[in-house]
Amino acid sequence: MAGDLPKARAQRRGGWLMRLIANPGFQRWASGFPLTRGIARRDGAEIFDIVQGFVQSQVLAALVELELLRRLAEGPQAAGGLARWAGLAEDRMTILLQAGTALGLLRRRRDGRYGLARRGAAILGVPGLEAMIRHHHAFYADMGDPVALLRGQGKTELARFWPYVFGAAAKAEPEVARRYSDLMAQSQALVAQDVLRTIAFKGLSHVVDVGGGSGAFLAEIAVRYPDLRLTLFDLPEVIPLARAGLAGSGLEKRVTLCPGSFRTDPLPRGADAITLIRVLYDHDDTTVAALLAKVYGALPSGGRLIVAEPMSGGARPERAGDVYFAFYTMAMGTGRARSAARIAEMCRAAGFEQPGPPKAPRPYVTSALQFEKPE
Ligand SMILES: CC(C)=CCC/C(C)=C/CC/C(C)=C/C=C/C(C)=C/C=C/C=C(C)/C=C/C=C(C)/C=C/C=C(C)/C=C/CC(C)(C)O
Ligand SMILES: C[S@@+](CC[C@H](N)C(=O)[O-])C[C@H]1O[C@@H](n2cnc3c(N)ncnc32)[C@H](O)[C@@H]1O
Repeated sequence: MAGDLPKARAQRRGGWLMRLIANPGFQRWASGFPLTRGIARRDGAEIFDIVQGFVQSQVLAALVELELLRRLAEGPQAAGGLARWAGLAEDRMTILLQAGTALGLLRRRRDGRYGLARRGAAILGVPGLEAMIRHHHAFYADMGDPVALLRGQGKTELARFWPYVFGAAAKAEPEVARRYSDLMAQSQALVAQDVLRTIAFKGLSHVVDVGGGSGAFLAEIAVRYPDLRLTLFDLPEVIPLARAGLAGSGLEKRVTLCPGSFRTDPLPRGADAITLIRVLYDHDDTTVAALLAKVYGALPSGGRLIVAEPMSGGARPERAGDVYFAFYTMAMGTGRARSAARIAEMCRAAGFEQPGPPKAPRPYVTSALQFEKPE
């Protein structure tokens, strides 16, 4: 109780300060006073960046959609030539190129031609990133009315998107299904890199990847750990994608493909580690609790569970997990971005112990957690 007094005083002081900062007269004064001017300008610029965030990402979408980054990778070009190539008026193309330059993706040369800047070039090298940016049209439509999204009003585009890709489109439009399952596979390569950088699979003999998709994660593990036995478990309709993904990699015999649903079927036994890569955040708490209990049952004592996906910062919200992935999973309507603490709590409830802290070299790609079934 005594500790509550300073807290209440701090809260009152905080409230008073925030009211002062929200006062236009104070803002005018602070923007001119030498000791506060810098903070006021920085805050203004950062607020403006949040205000215009959607325009920035749509500029990037146009650069990708028009394949301008790829075109400029061949060398610097003049706005006129690019405009003719893309079928735009030259003045509009110049606006786009200037915007790309202002965002640090392009570089304007002294002779007035435009080329790639380092970050523009880096985008081309990130597996699946252009496809990811293209597929944002569905997410963008859902973010068009964020309050309706928060209220859960109406069917969202993203709720239709993935089930359509792996369901109806797989039969009616195999090209659409292939393009987006490629997207998942390509983006999985980044996730696999970060998991392998942070978690050692040394000493393990058999890993089962539950919800392993097209097998890109197991393919990465296979290269680093040539003696490891590997099993991929996923829905029956996804297994052909995994078979196609592994075809020609020389891993067809090494990876056992196991069709089934973790909702209704038993998980493969005999592994000393089970991985759940970008699986939990697709599902609600009830499904996750049941899945974790199944994983626990399938592992021997001392067996390991590895969970990797983008996570909320929990008590310390962070941009990737608490903005992008929180709204993405909300728009999908089936899951949620959880914090490492929440996932750990759910794993402990299933019986696991958590030997190590979460690892996240790039939280916008993934965070990784490791748990152990007690001896
Ligand atoms: C040699 C000299 C002189 C200089 C060199 C200078 C130098 C060191 C330059 C370094 C340049 C460099 C190598 C840069 C590298 C940049 C990289 C690797 C950037 C990576 C960026 C990755 C991003 C932005 C990833 C974004 C991922 C997203 C948006 C993923 C979304 C995933 C979704 C929506 C998943 C959905 C799945 C579902 C359906 C929810 O289950
Ligand atoms: C977001 S994807 C992740 C795929 C892969 N692990 C990755 O990181 O790219 C989720 C995966 O879980 C699989 N999945 C969803 N529900 C499942 C279920 N009931 N049983 C087995 N797998 C399931 C999906 O088919 C999909 O491959």
